[in-house]
Amino acid sequence: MRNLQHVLSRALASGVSSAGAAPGSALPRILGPLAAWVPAAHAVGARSVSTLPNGLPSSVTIYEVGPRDGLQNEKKIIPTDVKVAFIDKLSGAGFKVIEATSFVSPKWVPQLGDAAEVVGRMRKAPGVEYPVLTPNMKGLAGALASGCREVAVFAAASEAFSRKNINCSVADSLKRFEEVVVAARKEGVKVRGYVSCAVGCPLQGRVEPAAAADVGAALHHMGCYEVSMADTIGVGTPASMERMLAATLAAGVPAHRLAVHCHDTYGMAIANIVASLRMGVSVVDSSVAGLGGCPYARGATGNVATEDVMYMLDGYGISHGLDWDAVLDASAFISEALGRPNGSRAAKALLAKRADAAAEAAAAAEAEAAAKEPKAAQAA
Ligand SMILES: CC(C)(COP(=O)([O-])OP(=O)([O-])OC[C@H]1O[C@@H](n2cnc3c(N)ncnc32)[C@H](O)[C@@H]1OP(=O)([O-])[O-])[C@@H](O)C(=O)NCCC(=O)NCCSC(=O)C[C@@](C)(O)CC(=O)[O-]
Repeated sequence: MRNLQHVLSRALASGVSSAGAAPGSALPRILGPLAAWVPAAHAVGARSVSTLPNGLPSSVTIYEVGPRDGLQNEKKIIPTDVKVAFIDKLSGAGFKVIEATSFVSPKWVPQLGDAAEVVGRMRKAPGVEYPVLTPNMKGLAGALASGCREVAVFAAASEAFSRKNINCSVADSLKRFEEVVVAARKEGVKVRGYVSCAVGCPLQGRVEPAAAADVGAALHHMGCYEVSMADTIGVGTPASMERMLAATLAAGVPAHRLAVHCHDTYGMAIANIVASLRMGVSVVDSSVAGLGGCPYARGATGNVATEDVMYMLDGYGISHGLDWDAVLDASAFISEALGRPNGSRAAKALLAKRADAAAEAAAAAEAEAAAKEPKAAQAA
């Protein structure tokens, strides 16, 4: 597939188009639908993403889900103050999008029962969007009353997961979401769509690429500005992600309208993201400190850690616009507040380095002060 993409990229880059092809040529017909696979320059909302010589996007938007996906499964109720402080720290780190909370039933997710308070108290930094999850019209009403300007609906590619998570069939959920999307857009509010269990389900097992693609296409066509394909329990591999994304692209969702949402249960998340970037995706969901999990899958780990994604992007020279120090501060803060080790390997390594550098600087400052002391005493 990568070779095919490369050939198509070159063909498109060298100007093969419906205008430039020989009369009667089959190329435009063939290239038209396949062009969606090609990571050539494309628009993401208002911004345009160009491509590096290696076929990867030159910049990636990290969609931070820590305050919502990361915290929704915590056993202990996290104080609202901690949630607000966490979001405020993230707001200063350069994120363009921070998913803040969910307006879902507190009977189903008690951990986020303080959604209105969180949204009311958090700092809204200019240029940052703070989407919230809304499973139905009641959720949308709460979000709008709190002043939210972006919401997200979440369907599943698995029937069993849909019933367990939102208490209705996939078809019924899509009807419900369409109502939410129409009403939100009428208010000028952007709606994102999620497809959970896009490559595997904790209850049903294997999920066919076509099932994920159909739900993704339904969300796209009902007006979601972006559809995030989620490996909810982290069972995907680059091969299964590629198959799922190829099916979704073929179903009519263009690459610039797609995001990926990977959990890291089997340690494949970074590889899965790289595979997705190669297919033209340039929006990646992640959670600072690798927060999160899935209540329906024993042993499932959190979202891919934002810091691990940043480290990978830096390695490729792909810009992400985030401030490492500020992200590490937020990461250390929330790990300490939750009383658990940091779930990001990159953050662990970099925080240890930072602590060593701080200790060295403190020791050097102490030595310098001690060296000055006798002179000061002599002078006196
Ligand atoms: C969809 C429902 C509401 C259906 O739940 P239901 O029980 O079928 O709904 P209902 O309409 O019968 O309402 C039951 C009660 O909840 C109330 N209620 C109803 N809706 C709301 C609301 N919006 N806000 C506040 N309250 C609400 C409603 O008023 C009623 O209260 P009562 O009359 O009993 O006092 C429920 O199943 C639910 O809230 N589910 C949310 C589950 C959830 O948040 N899961 C995690 C997010 S999805 C996810 O993590 C995947 C994702 C996105 O991260 C990607 C990935 O990794 O895969």
